[in-house]
Amino acid sequence: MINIQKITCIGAGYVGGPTMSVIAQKNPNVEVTVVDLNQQRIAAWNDENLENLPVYEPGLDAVVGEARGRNLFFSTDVDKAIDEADMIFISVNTPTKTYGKGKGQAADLKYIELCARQIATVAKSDKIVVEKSTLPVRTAEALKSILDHTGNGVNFHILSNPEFLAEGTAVTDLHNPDRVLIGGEDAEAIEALVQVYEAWVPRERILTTNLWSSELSKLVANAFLAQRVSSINAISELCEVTGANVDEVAHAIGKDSRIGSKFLKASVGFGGSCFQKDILNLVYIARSYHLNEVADYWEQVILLNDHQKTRFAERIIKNMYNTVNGKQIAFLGWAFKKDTNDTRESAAIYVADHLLDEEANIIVYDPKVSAEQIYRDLDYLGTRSPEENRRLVTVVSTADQAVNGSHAVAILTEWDEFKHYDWAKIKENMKRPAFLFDGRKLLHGVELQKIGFSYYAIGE
Ligand SMILES: NC(=O)C1=CN([C@@H]2O[C@H](COP(=O)(O)OP(=O)(O)OC[C@H]3O[C@@H](n4cnc5c(N)ncnc54)[C@H](O)[C@@H]3O)[C@@H](O)[C@H]2O)C=CC1
Ligand SMILES: O=C(O)[C@H]1O[C@H](OP(=O)(O)OP(=O)(O)OC[C@H]2O[C@@H](n3ccc(=O)[nH]c3=O)[C@H](O)[C@@H]2O)[C@H](O)[C@@H](O)[C@@H]1O
Repeated sequence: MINIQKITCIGAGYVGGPTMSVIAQKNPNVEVTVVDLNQQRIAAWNDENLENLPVYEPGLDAVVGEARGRNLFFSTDVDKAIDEADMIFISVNTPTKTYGKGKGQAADLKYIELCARQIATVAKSDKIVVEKSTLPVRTAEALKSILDHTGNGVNFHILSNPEFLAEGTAVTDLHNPDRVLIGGEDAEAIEALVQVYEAWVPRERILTTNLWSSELSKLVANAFLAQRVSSINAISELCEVTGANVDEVAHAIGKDSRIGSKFLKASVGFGGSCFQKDILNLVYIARSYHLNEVADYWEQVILLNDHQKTRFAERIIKNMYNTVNGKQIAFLGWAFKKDTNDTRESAAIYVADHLLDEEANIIVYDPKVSAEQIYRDLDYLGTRSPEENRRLVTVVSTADQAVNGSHAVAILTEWDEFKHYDWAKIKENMKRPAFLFDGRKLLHGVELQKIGFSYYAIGE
């Protein structure tokens, strides 16, 4: 039996940080070290003030507070951590390729390969290498090839252990997962990882499969989830023209236990670092095997999502008399969903970009996202100069500052606090007619109309 005493995780991001914190919390006898090349990120993980952790997740501060310094460590010394570990998780980013073959679709595996090469160079004793990052099916083959060609006599076992946590609920998802998935070929290595999870996850929820099923299941899980959002979003457009209400439709169909009620909330479009990236990757893989119908089918999930973001922006423009030039539009929310400071692929970025093309003035308030991040997101698109983005977009630290004097309010993220605002008072301080575009169908339309808002929600 392989007894795991030291775990290293390469990559201290949204997955590596929370996942390893919980593993350390639940396995006090295992020493867990999370390493990253990004010194600033590691410094933030080590910050005495737990409010400054680089990832905002409800409950994470308590977990880190319990384990850090006891058996949880954050460091930039990657070589030392590799050398000492029995088990190494690779949890680095795997973004969509922005160059060369597969540009715009395939996963960029350069960070994964760098990790494999570093492990191969540094390791002097046998290691279990765990793919935690989301990877194309059959990546373990490439990893194995790199690791096995070191010639230093070290044995490597590769496991696939994809992560299913969602941001904003990472700690509860990790504490109470629907399932943990472990793919591998070597029974002893699989059992070693099962034992780490068995410290808190019931055995029947730990699924073991072959490597390829595990790698592929992760892409498929995200594709199915995103497909549900695109399906209900497609119906939201139909609701808007027929007088049906998308929440009522979602409720009615969700009562069918074969369909289920979760993940049927219509929105301005899904965001986040993974749905789009993973579906694009799935599409790329299908096409590379010449499965064009399969590829087209899944690609439609992305096309519909792009359409949803575009049509939300266009609905704003159309209802504001076909021009937003010089008008002040308050954005409530910038994060891709509530309870996270993550803005990757957030619908807000694309809606803003569309409105800025029409010379709108946007004032953004998000409870957790910094002004620097918002400007970085817009600058990254490269649509206009950084100076122009700063001229047209203002970021403020209270909702009042955003809405006062605005022509319109647009809700982009479903933060709970927006539900509890005094909307009658907000309307008093806005220009007339006061427009409210609810991209999350978060508020009570009838009440807002009574207050006097011109209220438009996704799907009604
Ligand atoms: N964000 C999420 O909610 C989820 C993400 N995933 C997957 O997990 C993986 C990681 O995602 P995130 O944590 O969101 O990414 P992230 O970008 O937040 O973190 C990745 C970290 O890896 C570090 N890194 C890259 N190369 C390195 C190297 N050679 N040595 C040391 N550090 C290195 C980067 O500096 C960065 O801090 C991706 O494959 C993603 O698809 C899976 C489930 C959920
Ligand atoms: O691989 C990943 O990165 C993760 O991707 C998603 O998690 P995440 O992106 O953090 O958040 P979700 O709750 O899935 O939301 C994704 C997007 O869909 C939107 N959404 C979600 C649900 C819904 O009913 N409607 C809807 O518009 C959200 O607002 C958000 O923009 C999956 O839920 C996780 O299981 C997975 O591990």
